[in-house]
Amino acid sequence: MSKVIVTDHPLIQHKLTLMRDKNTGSKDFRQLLTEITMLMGYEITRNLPLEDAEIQTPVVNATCKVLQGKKLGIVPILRAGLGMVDGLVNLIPAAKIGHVGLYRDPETLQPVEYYCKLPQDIHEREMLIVDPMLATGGSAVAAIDVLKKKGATNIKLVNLVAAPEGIEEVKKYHPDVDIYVASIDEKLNDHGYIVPGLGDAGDRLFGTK
Ligand SMILES: O=P(O)(O)OC[C@H]1O[C@H](OP(=O)(O)OP(=O)(O)O)[C@H](O)[C@@H]1O
Ligand SMILES: O=c1cc[nH]c(=O)[nH]1
Ligand SMILES: [Mg+2]
Repeated sequence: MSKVIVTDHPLIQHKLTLMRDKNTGSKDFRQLLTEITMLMGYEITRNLPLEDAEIQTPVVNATCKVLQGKKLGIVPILRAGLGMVDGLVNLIPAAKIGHVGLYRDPETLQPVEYYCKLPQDIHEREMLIVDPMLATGGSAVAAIDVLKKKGATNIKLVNLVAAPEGIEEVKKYHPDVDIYVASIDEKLNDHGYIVPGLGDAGDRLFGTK
């Protein structure tokens, strides 16, 4: 069954509150999302495998730890997921970046796919799907479906804010996928928006309506 890891460090909670505030403009919203994603990255990468390396410090020869060089991939769900790429790439500069384009039909709330470009060696990589909002879960389930069809077997989902309904949907269809989230909010409203949430993440990131 999917594990749900809530990364609720005080710095993350403080920055998320600033993002939720409707008076926060696009420039600060983008910056805060990058900062929070970096902080979440600390937890997401906690179990990366290490190996020994022989080095010389200025004092002695020493056996120290380095990353084994596990292959990672980052896949933002367009558009809003783009806001979570820089924070992770700052930590994992060698990661490959794929893109899955999905928008949620405002009437049916069903995800509509319009773009897909993924690393060819996706089956060898740990793939991190990023999207600030997990609402009904339809977009996340569809994105995971796409990656699995292309051969991915090791997938984590990274969201900023999730509704309980979205978490249940991912667990139901993809119980092998762990979910990292900064906050589990109260519920969805009648229009499928997360409450209290932060509004439309894509519009706030990019300054569109
Ligand atoms: O869990 P769901 O109910 O599927 O909703 C979540 C999706 O909705 C938002 O994208 P949106 O459709 O607004 O597209 P955008 O990123 O282009 O704004 C958000 O970024 C998620 O991808
Ligand atoms: O609250 C929500 C739900 C879906 N998409 C968003 O951007 N915000
Ligand atoms: Mg949007």
